[in-house]
Amino acid sequence: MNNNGENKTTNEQKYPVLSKVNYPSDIKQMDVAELKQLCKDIREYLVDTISEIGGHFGGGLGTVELTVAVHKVFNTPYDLVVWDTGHQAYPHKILTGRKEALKRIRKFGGISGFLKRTESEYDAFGAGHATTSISAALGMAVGRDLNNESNRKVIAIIGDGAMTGGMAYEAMNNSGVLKSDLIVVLNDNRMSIAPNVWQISNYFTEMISHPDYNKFKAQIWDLTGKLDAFGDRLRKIAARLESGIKAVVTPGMLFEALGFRYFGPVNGHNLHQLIRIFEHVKTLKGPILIHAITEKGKGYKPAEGHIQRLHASTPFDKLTGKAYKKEGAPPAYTTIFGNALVEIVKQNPKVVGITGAMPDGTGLDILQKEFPKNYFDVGIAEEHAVTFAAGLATQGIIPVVAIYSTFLQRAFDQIIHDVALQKLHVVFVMDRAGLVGADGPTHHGAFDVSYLRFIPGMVIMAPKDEAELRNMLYTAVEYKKGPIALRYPRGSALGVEVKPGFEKIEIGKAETLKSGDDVALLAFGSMVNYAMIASEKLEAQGIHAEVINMRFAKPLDTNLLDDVSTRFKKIVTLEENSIIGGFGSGILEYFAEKNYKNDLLRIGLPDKFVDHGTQEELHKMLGIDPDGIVNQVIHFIEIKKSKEEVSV
Ligand SMILES: Cc1ncc(C[n+]2csc(CCOP(=O)(O)OP(=O)(O)O)c2C)c(N)n1
Ligand SMILES: CC(=O)[C@@H](O)[C@H](O)COP(=O)(O)O
Ligand SMILES: [Mg+2]
Repeated sequence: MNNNGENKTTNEQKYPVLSKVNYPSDIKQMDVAELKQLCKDIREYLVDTISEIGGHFGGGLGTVELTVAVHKVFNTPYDLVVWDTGHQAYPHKILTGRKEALKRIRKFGGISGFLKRTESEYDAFGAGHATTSISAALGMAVGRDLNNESNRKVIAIIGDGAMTGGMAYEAMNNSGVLKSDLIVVLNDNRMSIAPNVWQISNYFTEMISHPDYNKFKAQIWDLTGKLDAFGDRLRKIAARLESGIKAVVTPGMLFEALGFRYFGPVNGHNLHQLIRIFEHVKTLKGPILIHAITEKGKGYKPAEGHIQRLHASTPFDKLTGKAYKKEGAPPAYTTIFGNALVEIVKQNPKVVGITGAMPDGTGLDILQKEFPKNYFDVGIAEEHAVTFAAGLATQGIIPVVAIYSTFLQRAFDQIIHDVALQKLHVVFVMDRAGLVGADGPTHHGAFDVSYLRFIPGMVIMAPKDEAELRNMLYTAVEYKKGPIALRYPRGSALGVEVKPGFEKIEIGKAETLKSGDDVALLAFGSMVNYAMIASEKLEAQGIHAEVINMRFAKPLDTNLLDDVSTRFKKIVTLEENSIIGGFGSGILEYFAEKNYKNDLLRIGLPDKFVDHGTQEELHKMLGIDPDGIVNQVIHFIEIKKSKEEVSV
């Protein structure tokens, strides 16, 4: 692209300043006017690129000035910048050698949608899950101190949504105690993916709109500015005055109490002010918090008017901001779940839904609209969500905790200690179970069967299609004996007929979908459909595979397994979870306990982190799409056959 004269000219016209910028070193000498044009160019480039390929979007539009100011003032990558979550760091990628690569962000073989240490030396810390930045940055700051590199700055940039997670407060508390030099930038756009549920936001609003505060602030800033000209002594007096007043009334009192020096609120789109404040805090000691007020989706009208500020999107029309629709696709599992829950709540008002800041992602937005009192968004606080649910369960409420498989990892101990140990009836609904596609390894739901399976009393189900999903949800809500979980993948369901009403499924009961006598395919959840397709293909090659929809990873249908073990020498397990500790491992353990001597092949996710790409590309790459399954099964049968022949 850059070698092409015509495109180069177009780029220079379209993005006059950005076309000259590839690395932070290119902006060091620029004045504010030029940097402002750079910000305009970055926004334009983001809209042009992401409207074509899709990706995270609104957050990045809001961090453009912050990113430019940080790279202008700080000496990156020597100074360490830690972005929380990472979806808002596209401008950072553009300024750190990945401008062209942005055109393949989140694509198979392209750059990651999040920060990744192996991708760039400018990515000081990898993430994808929220609320990691202050802890990681504090660790870096303390590491720097231990290494005696006192001139290295550490900056964490965290969104207000991420500030609803408890770890932010654990980290701030610890920062206050350790007193290492650390700069935290709070990027406050009052938005998570949905409007943020951060109580502290209300406190800010109250404080900031207090007339006394505004009077004080105007006077202090005015005074501090004037005193700049008079050197150190007067500036120190002003600083003392400032902290005196802060002790009386400022929005930052909360942070000050945790040991941070608070600056703000500042306009996070005012480059001049940001650069000035970063230059200033660079010289200060101890934990600093800069409170920047920004707008998610800033500068792109359709995003500014959008309910979620276009947090993320599939490719969209640049003029309207409307995503291009895939015509004729069956509804997503998420929607099936959301609607089914509403039907269940209609029948039983004791059922409630809980989300950790993902109302739309989980489908609970449907419940929110229909039954707002039965709906709880607790913020990005999965640990709290689970223990909150445990508390509700003690009172006879039936909580349905809808959390993506990957984010439920956050609440591991809460599931064991607060729910399972007390046999509390909490329903865990894990959307995005299996490979999620473009978000990659931070977001793949690769481990939930493994991390839930060994918990005593836990029931784990996975539906083969949307009709079964509805019945499993109903079964889970009616179960009452303790924790029960169901998982299903990201994306469209299969488009099967969905009958009105619900049917209970017997706990631990599998169903045989197709008979065969050469090999048994024991499939779990999303892999049932693939197993059926693979079995047809095997049939065409003269191999008769029996296909069983196992439905439960725990408890296993042991009667069926006993029968299968007698009828088949070769048995294949299929799941979209790590084969380590997953559903197949459960069967392996059962066969070992029973001393069954069948040959078992476990097909599933490998014991490694899987990169990003479409779900189809990743399935193919791993050999777990129907063709891959056919190959694996044939290979398995052949190997076993030839071994048998040798031993005969
Ligand atoms: C532990 C965890 N839970 C949920 C999410 C899903 N998620 C991604 S971004 C986001 C909102 C983040 O809001 P904020 O930090 O304010 O950033 P903004 O998008 O507003 O810039 C959420 C809930 C996540 N990444 N990590
Ligand atoms: C950054 C983040 O964690 C979310 O924005 C996530 O990318 C959403 O993924 P879904 O599109 O699967 O809801
Ligand atoms: Mg936000």
